[in-house]
Amino acid sequence: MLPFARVTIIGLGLIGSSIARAVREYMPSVRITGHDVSAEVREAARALKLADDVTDTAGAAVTDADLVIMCVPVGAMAAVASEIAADLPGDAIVSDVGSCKASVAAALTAHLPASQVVPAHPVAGTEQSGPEAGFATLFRGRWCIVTPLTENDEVSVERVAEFWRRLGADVEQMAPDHHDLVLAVTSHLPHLIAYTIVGTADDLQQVTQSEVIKFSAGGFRDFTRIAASDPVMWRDVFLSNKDAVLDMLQRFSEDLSQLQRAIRWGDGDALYDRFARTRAIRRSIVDQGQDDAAADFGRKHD
Ligand SMILES: NC(=O)c1ccc[n+]([C@@H]2O[C@H](COP(=O)([O-])OP(=O)(O)OC[C@H]3O[C@@H](n4cnc5c(N)ncnc54)[C@H](O)[C@@H]3O)[C@@H](O)[C@H]2O)c1
Ligand SMILES: O=C(O)C(=O)C[C@]1(C(=O)O)C=C[C@@H](O)C=C1
Repeated sequence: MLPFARVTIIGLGLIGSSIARAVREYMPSVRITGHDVSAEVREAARALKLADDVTDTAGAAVTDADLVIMCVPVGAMAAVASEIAADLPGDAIVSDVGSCKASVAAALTAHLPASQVVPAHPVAGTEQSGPEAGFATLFRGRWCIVTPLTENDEVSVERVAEFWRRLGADVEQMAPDHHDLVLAVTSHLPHLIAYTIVGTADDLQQVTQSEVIKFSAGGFRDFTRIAASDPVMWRDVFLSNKDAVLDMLQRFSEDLSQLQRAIRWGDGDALYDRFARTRAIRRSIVDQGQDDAAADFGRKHD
């Protein structure tokens, strides 16, 4: 049996439109309703036939939903929750896809105290945004971390987990705070580093007259992809997951200082040991079949 019959998606950008496409593909009998605050996005969503119905207000989108998924930037979750509160059916489950969980869970439960709020985070994405950027296979073979709250009943959590399994994701459960700490190092810090290094190189470009960009090879190009990610989304992630990110940034700065010291004092053994350790980590990830480039190619071409 399908976990939900009527799904409402609020925020029809990269993630919301990918969910809509995936629901169409893998659960075709489910009725999809969509809403986005942007009239331009709503028009695009209608043209792309992402949903059975695209409404002009958030309230109108939820009136007969049995699952509502918030796919807006994490800083907009509270505003959307307050907009839908009066129209949300009492038995509808509310979930979200935000990149950090503790602050979003607090915002959603504050505005929707009578509802089952079951937060989740598909650990899958790209540097693109908007309704045209989504694709149905985005979640296939990727983790979706469900972060249940103490007030959740088991059936609601299982229905949300089953929804993500149907979209092709592997589901794991974690406490919201633990999720935020893990993702601070595996996702948030890498983005902060990419934003920094590309900005630094661009500043340098004023001095070297375009050589930085012109001669940038593999490593720097990879950073530019990450640094092209959506500025609103990432501004909100860093403001919402402040403590965990600052904690990880402190550790990172200490490790960077150690490498700086090794370079200054010619300590080749320290450099070699660190690089050998990280090479082994990458190889073990590839051995486990988690090489993103290969996986992304597979998903987009099947
Ligand atoms: N991009 C990724 O790689 C990725 C991966 C996993 C999770 N996420 C999370 O998914 C969420 C959406 O990210 P995205 O990449 O789809 O962004 P996006 O910019 O592509 O889409 C967000 C959409 O939300 C709409 N929106 C903003 N405020 C709104 C409001 N008040 N009411 C209704 N609609 C509103 C915007 O108009 C936009 O269309 C974020 O919370 C992000 O943290 C992103
Ligand atoms: O592949 C990318 O472009 C991503 O940045 C995806 C990525 C990640 O860091 O892994 C980004 C943010 C999300 O919350 C989940 C996934």
